Amino acid sequence: MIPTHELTGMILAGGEGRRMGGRDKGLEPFAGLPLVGHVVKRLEGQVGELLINANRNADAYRFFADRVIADLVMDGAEGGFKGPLMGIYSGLRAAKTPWLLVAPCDSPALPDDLVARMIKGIGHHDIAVAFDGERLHPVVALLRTSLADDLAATLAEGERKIDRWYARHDWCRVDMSDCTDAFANLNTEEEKLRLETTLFNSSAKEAR
Ligand SMILES: Nc1nc2c(ncn2[C@@H]2O[C@H](COP(=O)(O)OP(=O)(O)OP(=O)(O)O)[C@@H](O)[C@H]2O)c(=O)[nH]1
Repeated sequence: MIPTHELTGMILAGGEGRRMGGRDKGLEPFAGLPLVGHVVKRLEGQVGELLINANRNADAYRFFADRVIADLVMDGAEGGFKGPLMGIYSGLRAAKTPWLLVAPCDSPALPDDLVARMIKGIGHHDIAVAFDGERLHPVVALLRTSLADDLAATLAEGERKIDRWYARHDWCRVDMSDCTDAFANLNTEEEKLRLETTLFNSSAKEAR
C-alpha cells in the first residue's frame, strides 16, 4: 500500500477551455465554489503535497494548493496548452514523491474515496487508470514518478495521446463502475448548468 507521504496529488487545470469560451475552467463558479475547489475536497488530507497544474491565473490557484506548476517547456520549443499529457509530465517532474495521483479540474463529483480506491487498485502495476464500467478516464490516474524520463522521450517523439503512452507500460484499470456518475465532467456552459442542477438536486434529496 502507498502511504500518504509517498503520494503527491495533482489537479490538471492547464487547459484552454475552448468549449467554455476560452475561460479558465478550474476557476468557473460551480455550486458555490470554483470548480477546482470540488476536486481539492476529494484529495486534501489524502495526499502528501497537493499540486495544481495551471497555465494561467497561478495566483488564484495558489489559494487551493501547496504549489502551482505550469506545463514545462520541452526543448525550448513548446509552452503550455499542448494537452494533458504535458501536464502529467510536468507533475511527474515536480513531484517529490514516488507516486503521483492525477485528477482533472472539471469533474466535480469524483468519489470521496478516489485516492483509497486508486491505491488499492494499482497492486504491483506502475500506472492505474479509473474505469467507469464503459470507458477509461486517462486523466484520473495513479502513476510512478520514475516514469518521467520515459514520458519525456515519448513527448519528444511527438506523442500526445495519454492512453497510447499508458499502453507502453505495466498499467491496470481500477473499476469504478459502481459510481459512473462520479465521472461526469463539464466542457460547455450547458453541461455546467445541467450538472449543477443534478448535483444540487441530489444533495437536496440526501438532506431529506
Ligand atoms: N496541463 C495541461 N492540462 C490540460 C491541457 N489541455 C487540457 N488539460 C486538462 O485536461 C483535462 C481535460 O481537458 P479538456 O476538457 O479535454 O480540455 P480543455 O482545454 O480543458 O477544454 P477544451 O479546450 O474545451 O477542450 C482538464 O483538467 C484540463 O485542464 C494542457 O495543454 N495542459
